[in-house]
Parts: sequence; C-alpha cells; structure tokens
Amino acid sequence: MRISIGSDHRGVKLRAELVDALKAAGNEVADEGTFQTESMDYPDVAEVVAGKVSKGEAERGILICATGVGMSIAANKVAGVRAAVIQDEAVAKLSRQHNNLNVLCLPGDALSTDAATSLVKTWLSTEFEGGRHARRLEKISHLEQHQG
Ligand SMILES: O=C(CO)[C@H](O)[C@H](O)[C@H](O)COP(=O)(O)O
Repeated sequence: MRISIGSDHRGVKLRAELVDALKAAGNEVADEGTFQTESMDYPDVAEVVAGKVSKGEAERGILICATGVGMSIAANKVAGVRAAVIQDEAVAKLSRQHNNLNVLCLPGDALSTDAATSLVKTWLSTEFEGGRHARRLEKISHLEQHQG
C-alpha cells in the first residue's frame, strides 16, 4: 500500500519506528518528516500528508503529534480526508469498517511502539464495509461541499 506518514517534533521517534515496520511489511512509504526535534508547527506536516491522500498520491495517511488532536483537526480541513485520533484496537477496526478513515492520527505521547504498530496493522488491514456506511459518508461529503 502507498502510505504517506508525518509527525511534528513530538512524534519523530515513533514515526521512525513505524516507517521501518511499514517498509518491512512491504508498503511503499513516503516519510514526510519532520526530521528535527526542534519545535515546529503540526499543520505544516498535516497539510502534506492530507494533501497526498486527497490527491490520490497516497492511499492512506498517518500523522503523529503529542495527542493526535491537532493533526486530526488540520487534516480534516483538506477535501476528501477523514481523519481521527485512534488509540484503541476496536475503534481502529471500526474506523475502517464504518468510516473508511483514510488518515490515522496517533497520540505519540500515549502509545508504546508495540501498541502503535499493532493499531496501524489493524487499521491498514481492515476494509470499509460500504452499504449504509457509504450513504453516511456521502452525507459528510455533502457537508464538505455545501457548508456555510
Ligand atoms: O497539537 C497538538 C495537540 O493537539 C500536538 O499534540 C502537538 O504535538 C503539541 O501541541 C506540541 O506542543 P509543544 O509544546 O510545542 O511541544
């Protein structure tokens, strides 16, 4: 799978570990940084990862900051992106089955490498169920196009 992954300064270590695990599993990974531990602004990285997902240049995106919250807020501003903070296996699965989540936001401060790797594996391998859930996503798309 083609995956774009990024983090701010608070997610550098976890991101590097996930990049290795994703590549080892055979994915095509675009690592968007940041590559520095100095403080930087998470929306700058969210824009790159969410933009690639929105344009179809990546099938999925993964974003990491301290809480995942800022990344999810920023990513959801990009057309066609469905992003959420996930830190639970059952929710990771449901976020794919029911919401077709295409950008996974992880709280780097709250997850061990093993827990994050397992969440990502579950999330990547779970298919969208369609049906009534597709109808609901169409309503979300409508909101995106006709807000205000
Ligand atoms: O945006 C966030 C919270 O919603 C992210 O967790 C950031 O990583 C965090 O705000 C960065 O904070 P810092 O004090 O600048 O390291």
